[in-house]
Amino acid sequence: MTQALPTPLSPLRIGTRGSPLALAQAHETRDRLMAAHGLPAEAFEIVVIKTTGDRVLDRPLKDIGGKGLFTKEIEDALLDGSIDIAVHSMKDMPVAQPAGLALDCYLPREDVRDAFVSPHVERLADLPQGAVVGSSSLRRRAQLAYRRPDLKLVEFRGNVQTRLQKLADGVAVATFLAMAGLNRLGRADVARSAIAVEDMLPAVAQGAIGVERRAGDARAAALLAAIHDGPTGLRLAAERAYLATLDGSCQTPIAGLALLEGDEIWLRGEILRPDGSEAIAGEARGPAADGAALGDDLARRLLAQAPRGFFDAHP
Ligand SMILES: NCc1[nH]cc(CCC(=O)O)c1CC(=O)O
Repeated sequence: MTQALPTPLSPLRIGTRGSPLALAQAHETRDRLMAAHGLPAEAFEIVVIKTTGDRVLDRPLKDIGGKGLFTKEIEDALLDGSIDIAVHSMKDMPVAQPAGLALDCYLPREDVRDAFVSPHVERLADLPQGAVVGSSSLRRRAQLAYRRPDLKLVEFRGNVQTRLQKLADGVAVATFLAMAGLNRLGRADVARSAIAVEDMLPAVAQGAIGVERRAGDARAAALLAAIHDGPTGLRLAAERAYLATLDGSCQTPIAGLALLEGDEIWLRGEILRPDGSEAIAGEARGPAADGAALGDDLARRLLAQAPRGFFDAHP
């Protein structure tokens, strides 16, 4: 590497949200950079940044609206130079980055599945008729309403501890979280079972961490190139192109998952009416190098089947 490595006097500043999951992801990124470059922990500084999504805790995220609820303030800090790299849950990342920023480093992807969390019920399929389940995720709510119209859905937000308390208080008999987050928090025990992707197709990019930087920062680019996971990058290229063509925002229930099979990519997608009254699913296969075209093509095929106003029917 031709650029000077970070040192305790000139550390690489890692920007992150302050939630326990975000901090775990920032530490994983730092640890991978330390190992890849033989650097001490003191060559890095973790800088916690509060985002709109962290500030507003009393309303469902979909009511706050807008893209980048968890990312804007962090990207602003990259652009103004107060941090050097930013660690993001790719599930929360808008499909396009602001001018001047680059996003081309992905850590190896975690478990992509959703976790079924319940004190008494073992699996999603075991939920009794009419059971009350908690979720504030538009995608999970629409998928549940579509497959299990008998269930009663209540809003559920908050960290793992808050949600477990709500379940203990009997507010709902089950809730849903990403397996990836639980695993990264060392709380795999919270998942009663993992839901097969055939039963609940995950959100685009679920389980993936991306590391963003200034486009012109050669030191950060060289440091990050060493920890980039190629297969995750290929899968996300397909999934994010699919999302971009669907114009996905927090307002639309969209699921999508790409798997690599040798040199081939297998992309599955599902879009739903917000009230779960209708779902349109499809898949695509092709060379992994053409993932972006594959994602765009699948999105167009799904959209072509969607009647006008498909995304408008709010429950
Ligand atoms: N929208 C919040 C969010 N963003 C990323 C994760 C989990 C970790 C991941 O998918 O990488 C979560 C929480 C959840 O869905 O349980």
